[in-house]
This record gives sequence, C-alpha cells and structure tokens, in this order.
Amino acid sequence: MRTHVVDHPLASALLTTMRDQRSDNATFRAALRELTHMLIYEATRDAPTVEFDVTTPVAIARGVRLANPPLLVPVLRAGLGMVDQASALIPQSQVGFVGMARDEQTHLPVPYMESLPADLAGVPVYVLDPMLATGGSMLHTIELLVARGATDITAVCIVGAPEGVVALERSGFPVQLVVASIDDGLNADAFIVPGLGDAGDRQFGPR
Ligand SMILES: O=P(O)(O)OC[C@H]1O[C@H](OP(=O)(O)OP(=O)(O)O)[C@H](O)[C@@H]1O
Ligand SMILES: O=c1cc[nH]c(=O)[nH]1
Ligand SMILES: [Mg+2]
Repeated sequence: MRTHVVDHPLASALLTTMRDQRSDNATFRAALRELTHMLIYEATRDAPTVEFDVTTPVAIARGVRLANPPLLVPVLRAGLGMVDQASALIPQSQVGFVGMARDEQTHLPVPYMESLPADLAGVPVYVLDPMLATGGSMLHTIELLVARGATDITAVCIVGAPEGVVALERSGFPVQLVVASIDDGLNADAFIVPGLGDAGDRQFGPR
C-alpha cells in the first residue's frame, strides 16, 4: 500500500494547532479545513488530466482539468470538517456519506448511515476521516465502496496509528493513504497517542 505522509512544515504547524488541547472548536475546525487543503493537494498530485484550450485576454493557452473527478466520502461525524475544503478544491467532485460511531467498550464501528452511488466502477474515491486508529471505521467504509465496484480508493486522514496503517495494508483492498502524521500507537481506550483527542468532539462538542 502506498502511504504518503504530508510532513510539510506548514502542514505540521496546522497539525500542532489541532493537537493543542487549548484550541477551541472553531480554531480546531479552521486548522482541519486548512490542513485538508494540503492533503487533497497531495492526494491529487498524480491524478490524470485532460487538456483543453482556454482563451486568455492575450492568446489561446492550453488548460487542464482532472480527467476523472473523485467521489468524496466524509465519514460522519469527524469527516464532515474536511468535505467543504475538498469539494472547493475539486468543484467537479460528487459527495457520498457514511456515518458510524465507535462503541466505547468494543472499539468497533457501529454504522448508522450510508448514502453512496450504487455503481462506483471507474470512479476514484477519496474517503475523508481525520482519524485512522484501529482502522475498523476505514475498513468498514472501504468494504461498502468495494462492494459497489470501487477499485481506486484514497484514505485521506490527519493522524494515523501504526495499527490502523497495518490493518489497511493487510486488508488487500485497493487503497492508498495520505496522512499528515503517523503517531506512536493506541492507548487502552484505542485512542491515538499522542493524537489530538476525539476529532468529532473537538469540532462539534460531545455526542
Ligand atoms: O480507526 P477506528 O478505531 O475505527 O477509529 C477511528 C474513527 O473514530 C472516530 O469517529 P467516532 O467513532 O469517534 O465518531 P465521531 O466522528 O462521530 O466522533 C474517527 O473519526 C474515525 O471514524
Ligand atoms: O484518537 C482517536 C481515535 C479514534 N477517534 C478519534 O476521534 N480519536
Ligand atoms: Mg468521535
């Protein structure tokens, strides 16, 4: 599995703001939006383009656009804070939704919503979720996408735990990972250490 860690100094500075427990909900959301911009920028680095003519005030120039705009899939709740910025950068993208919440005892994802196109054959999919902890939520999402024919999936995350990265690798699913940091590991509550806490709560308050 290809894993791209976006450790540009500006990305690391935004991640620092997100990690800081003193950052309030609005500050956290603003940093998440800006950092998503950088992750999507890197995720699309090798995306195929098509050329077309564009008329400038002076002459005809060759322009480009993405050949195959992706489906964006924010994983509710926390992924909602990434979708506005991602769709602003790729205005031709469409958006599907998956909702799940981890059970605090078992740490397994409990799905409560899915709204996805039926046929994803040939459609690149970007799954947006700030946190890749055990990997259970991302794997459940990827299973839904693969069942609809997706073969080109990019997990766009802010923080990953090594355990979640290994789970994605071992799954054999057609996925690559773009992430701002791979942290030390998980604690007994399956929270990422040092991490940034609960990414849903830090944006929206407690569930
Ligand atoms: O890799 P995992 O162990 O599955 O954990 C990661 C999941 O946990 C968080 O969501 P959470 O369940 O807290 O829901 P929320 O976004 O509503 O807060 C996070 O946004 C991921 O979806
Ligand atoms: O550290 C973690 C782990 C799962 N979900 C989060 O929001 N944070
Ligand atoms: Mg949460």
